[in-house]
Amino acid sequence: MRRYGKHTDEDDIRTRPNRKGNRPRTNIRPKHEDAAEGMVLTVDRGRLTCLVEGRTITAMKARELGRKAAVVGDRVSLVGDLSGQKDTLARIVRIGERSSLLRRTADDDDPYERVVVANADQLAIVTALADPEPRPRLIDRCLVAAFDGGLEPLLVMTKSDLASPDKLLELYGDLEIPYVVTSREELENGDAADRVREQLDGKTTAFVGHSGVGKTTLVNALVPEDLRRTTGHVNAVTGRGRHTTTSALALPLGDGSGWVVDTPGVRSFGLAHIDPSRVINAFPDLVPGTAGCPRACSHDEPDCALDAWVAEGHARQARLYSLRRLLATRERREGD
Ligand SMILES: Nc1nc2c(ncn2[C@@H]2O[C@H](COP(=O)(O)OP(=O)(O)OP(=O)(O)O)[C@@H](O)[C@H]2O)c(=O)[nH]1
Ligand SMILES: [Zn+2]
Repeated sequence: MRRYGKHTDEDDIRTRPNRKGNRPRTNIRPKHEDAAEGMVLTVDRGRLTCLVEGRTITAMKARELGRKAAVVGDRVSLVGDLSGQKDTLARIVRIGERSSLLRRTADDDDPYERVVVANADQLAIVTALADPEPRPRLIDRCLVAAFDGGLEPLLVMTKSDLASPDKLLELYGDLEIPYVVTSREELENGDAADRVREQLDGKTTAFVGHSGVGKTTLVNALVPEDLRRTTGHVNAVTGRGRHTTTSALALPLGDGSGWVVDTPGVRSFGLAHIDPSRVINAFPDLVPGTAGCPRACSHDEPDCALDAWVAEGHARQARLYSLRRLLATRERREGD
């Protein structure tokens, strides 16, 4: 699996200069060597629900972690009361290295970055074929966030009973992204869940989408009944009731076959934090062609070497067009 390089370890590598030249202590014991390992399932106003040895427990971040936030999907080390009993609180003392990180900003001018999910293998971008209308630029933005964060994208197109997927499939064909199309009928007879589940096996998949596309309906069809995100009742995992869709929530697929992470519906997917040089990595067929590019080439400028490389037949024109379309979504436009 790809390691997520740039932003994960900032907090770990900061070391204090040893100004006085003291000799290093010899018998340094790892701190909290008796800590238990867990996974963050959801976060609610500073309280983190974690899965530890099959129990769900409530925890807070230890002060020693400083500003580094633990997010849904994080692998963490916990100490303190790990019983999971009512009114007990454990402490998270360590956040493990992340294999991926899905991030967004509310919009492009908003410097405040929201980490959505850590350690997901896959990003399922859910879009309705109608009601609400598909928004290709929002899909493109989610794709860029997936490529930037080290997640494999999956397109899920819902409500095919209302409109055909042909136009969207044409738009995304050249990106060669796996996709699933589902309808109301297939939701009801179980085919939708089966087909989507095939794409989720053994993976952690974060689901994102505009409000109303049918994301929660689908996630509920995927996970065991007693663990579903509920709107009216108290959730068995988190103990939370209604009005709780402000945070992502990790749910097991059953039989240890993977995890789904439901995220709140988004209106926009800001990309202020994206490093454009990472988007090209999602196009391995084009990467060799960038050898002749000027330094810090945006790959969307006159001197870019990719035009000539593609003209020579090393890769398909449509792929270069797709790359540039994605790079262009980083610029904000009306309606994003
Ligand atoms: N016709 C049709 N309607 C669907 C389908 N899937 C979901 N719906 C309906 O679409 C509406 C929205 O579904 P939700 O699952 O609540 O959508 P969501 O994406 O979770 O929306 P938020 O909770 O706002 O994020 C509901 O009325 C569903 O019954 C489908 O395949 N076909
Ligand atoms: Zn270039």
